[in-house]
Amino acid sequence: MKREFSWKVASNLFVSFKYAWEGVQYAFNTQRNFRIHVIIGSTAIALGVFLQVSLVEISIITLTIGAVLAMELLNTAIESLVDLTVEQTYHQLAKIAKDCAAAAVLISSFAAITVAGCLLLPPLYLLVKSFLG
Ligand SMILES: Nc1ncnc2c1ncn2[C@@H]1O[C@H](COP(=O)(O)OP(=O)(O)OP(=O)(O)O)[C@@H](O)[C@H]1O
Repeated sequence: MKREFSWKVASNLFVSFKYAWEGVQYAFNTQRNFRIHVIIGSTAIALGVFLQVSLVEISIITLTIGAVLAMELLNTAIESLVDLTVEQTYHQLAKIAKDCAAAAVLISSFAAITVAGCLLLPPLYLLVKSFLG
């Protein structure tokens, strides 16, 4: 269906993917928190592989990290929309939108840290214990 109000509509799936990747690149280049989450998330998955946790556990960790990164991207999208709408003027609703978007990132981060801690700390503890004799 043609969307009349869009300046441009992606012509096919490949073009849609290209624009989505541009979104990831924008977030990575401009959002420090997004970069931090990419680094922590990659480290957690690498640690899971190193500790040989099960594939189901790796999947759960990956899912929670994916949720955090997706929340970061939505947070960036909402920030941009708010700035587009109110520019540099103060508005109580702009504050609510930005604060709630940031809170979504925070809550998903806490959940991801809890999941990674529950799944990675016990095998890490056993590994360290076996090293120390
Ligand atoms: N136009 C506005 N009106 C009211 N409050 C605003 C407005 N713009 C920003 N704020 C307040 O300032 C805070 C920081 O705004 P900013 O645009 O840096 O978002 P942020 O969530 O901190 O960004 P980031 O996720 O990149 O750290 C917001 O959470 C909000 O409380």
